[in-house]
Amino acid sequence: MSLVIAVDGPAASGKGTVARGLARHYGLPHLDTGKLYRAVALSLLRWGGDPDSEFAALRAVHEISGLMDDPELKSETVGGIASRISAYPAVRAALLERQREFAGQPGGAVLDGRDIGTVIAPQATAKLFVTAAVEERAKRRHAELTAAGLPVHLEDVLIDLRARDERDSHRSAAPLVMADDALLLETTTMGPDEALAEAIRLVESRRRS
Ligand SMILES: Nc1ncnc2c1ncn2[C@@H]1O[C@H](COP(=O)(O)OP(=O)(O)OP(=O)(O)O)[C@@H](O)[C@H]1O
Ligand SMILES: Nc1ccn([C@@H]2O[C@H](COP(=O)(O)O)[C@@H](O)[C@H]2O)c(=O)n1
Repeated sequence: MSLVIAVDGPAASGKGTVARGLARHYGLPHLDTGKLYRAVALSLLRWGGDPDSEFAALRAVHEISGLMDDPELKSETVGGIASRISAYPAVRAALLERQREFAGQPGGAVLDGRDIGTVIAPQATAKLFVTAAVEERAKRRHAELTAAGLPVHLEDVLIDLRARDERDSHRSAAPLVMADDALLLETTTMGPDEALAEAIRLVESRRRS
């Protein structure tokens, strides 16, 4: 039987870590959909396109092959532009089908992002909304960037995450909202292992119901 797991939540909440752990646990393929938007942003940045132009961003969608594993995808600059261009309906529409196809694979899949439970896979078996206090998320992202050799100030990361939360939650196209039938996973005081164990418990509760 097919098992589709939708994992949504704000930036640096740990949803990717949870989603990868669930994919390993259930032997399912995983898609980090944020990478698609980051790849569009990186393509735009390298080509010198204007992030304020929906037309330019749409052009960049067609230039993302080869960028999906680029180390620069992780940078806060790219994340910030991704959050701006992801508000364009034309960009979202152009990326929709490949995400739906991934979710529709025989056997199922795990996808993480902002609109998986609401738009991409509203039929998902289990939907998790992973979150944590913004200060904790900033600490996690700061540690991650520093370890990756991309030094940043903690205060700047905090400002950036707040701006991204605001944009992602208040845009009109597929805003970040918890789906009505999603289960909340609040990880502020949980480590990655505890968060994954709780995620598995929540998925199992949905599979039984
Ligand atoms: N429960 C946790 N406790 C501490 N650190 C965590 C936890 N979960 C994830 N992390 C770490 O926090 C950082 C961000 O996690 P992750 O990439 O999973 O978040 P995300 O929500 O997918 O981020 P983004 O939306 O920006 O892609 C990573 O360095 C990860 O190892
Ligand atoms: N389903 C999604 C996934 C991501 N976005 C936007 O991309 C930005 C970067 O995503 P990360 O998960 O890698 O941080 C994010 O801020 C969103 O604006 C999206 O709109 N929908």
